[in-house]
Amino acid sequence: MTTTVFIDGAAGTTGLEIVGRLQDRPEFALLRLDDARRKDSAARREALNECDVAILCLPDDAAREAVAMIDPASGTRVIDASSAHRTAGGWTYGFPELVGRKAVAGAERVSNPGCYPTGFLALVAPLVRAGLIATDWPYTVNAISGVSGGGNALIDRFAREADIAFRAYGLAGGHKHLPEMQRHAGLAHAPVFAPAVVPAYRGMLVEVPLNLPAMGRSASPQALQTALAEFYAGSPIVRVAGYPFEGSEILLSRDAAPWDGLELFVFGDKPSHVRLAAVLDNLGKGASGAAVQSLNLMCGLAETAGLRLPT
Ligand SMILES: NC(=O)C1=CN([C@@H]2O[C@H](COP(=O)(O)OP(=O)(O)OC[C@H]3O[C@@H](n4cnc5c(N)ncnc54)[C@H](OP(=O)(O)O)[C@@H]3O)[C@@H](O)[C@H]2O)C=CC1
Ligand SMILES: CC(=O)N[C@@H](CCC(=O)OP(=O)(O)O)C(=O)O
Repeated sequence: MTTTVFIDGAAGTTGLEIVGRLQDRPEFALLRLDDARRKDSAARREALNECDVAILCLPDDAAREAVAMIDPASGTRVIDASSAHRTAGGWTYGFPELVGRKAVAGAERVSNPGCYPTGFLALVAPLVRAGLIATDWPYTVNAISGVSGGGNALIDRFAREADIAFRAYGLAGGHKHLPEMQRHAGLAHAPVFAPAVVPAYRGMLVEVPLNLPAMGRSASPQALQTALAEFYAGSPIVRVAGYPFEGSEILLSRDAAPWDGLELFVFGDKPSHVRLAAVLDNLGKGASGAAVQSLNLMCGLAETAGLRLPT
């Protein structure tokens, strides 16, 4: 059976990468709107109600508007790549490794996780669930993204301002990813978040430094690595590096190829000095790859079908 998919926002950074992962797959037929009609409300409404699955790759307000255009009787299932519904009732958080593959497979409305929260939650949620780290601790998150993380607007800015080596942002606080990080890790406080952009097209490093005795915990860095490795055992997408880490310290490269995996690391030599780190492609497991993973599960297909993973 062929599933008809409409990508609303298919001309944008995330949308184009989803098109690239689906266009040669016979299980899917892509409903397309040409350039003249891609922002036309009537044309979008028709496509949103005609398709089997709508994938929204839009700014938050446009994503909310798209959901409102869908007649519940149409049977259209939705994957929303925006941050509009990530803590909303009635939506399944599209992180199959954390919420369960069955929950995503059976969902009508799936909210695709944010790029930074994907790294943060992959590290923190399993350790919180295991009781190895605290729920009531004020976590900090230091993170670096490639420019595509900010969509076309940021890609254009870096193209214009050739001298940017490191752009810190979110300096006033209140980043849109905080509620999602807090909610899905089950934390008492939103983390303190320090994001930055570097002049690479894609790629993301998310770090969570920990002082375990200060939070009343005593696990060794090795024990954290073992807990993460057990949690993700059998995942074809999430890999946990060995401890102690003996690989290269070059965690991101400037011209990385698209990649839908997620690699987790535990660094540090004692419980008072642990650095958890996640490396991913903001457009892969951080956006388009995750959307395709959820789409596969919703259609009863292998979760890695069409994903960019090393063979
Ligand atoms: N880039 C990333 O790494 C990630 C992005 N996301 C999320 O994905 C969503 C899309 O982001 P991204 O692809 O980066 O952004 P882009 O700006 O690159 O793309 C957004 C697309 O949506 C189109 N669009 C805007 N408003 C409307 C509308 N009313 N109707 C139809 N199309 C519209 C834009 O068209 P036009 O340019 O003509 O305005 C553009 O083609 C955002 O919500 C973002 O938060 C999630 C995770 C990671
Ligand atoms: C580099 C950069 O600007 N990144 C964006 C996050 C990516 C995004 O907009 O999408 P998601 O919220 O869906 O992950 C930001 O910090 O707002």
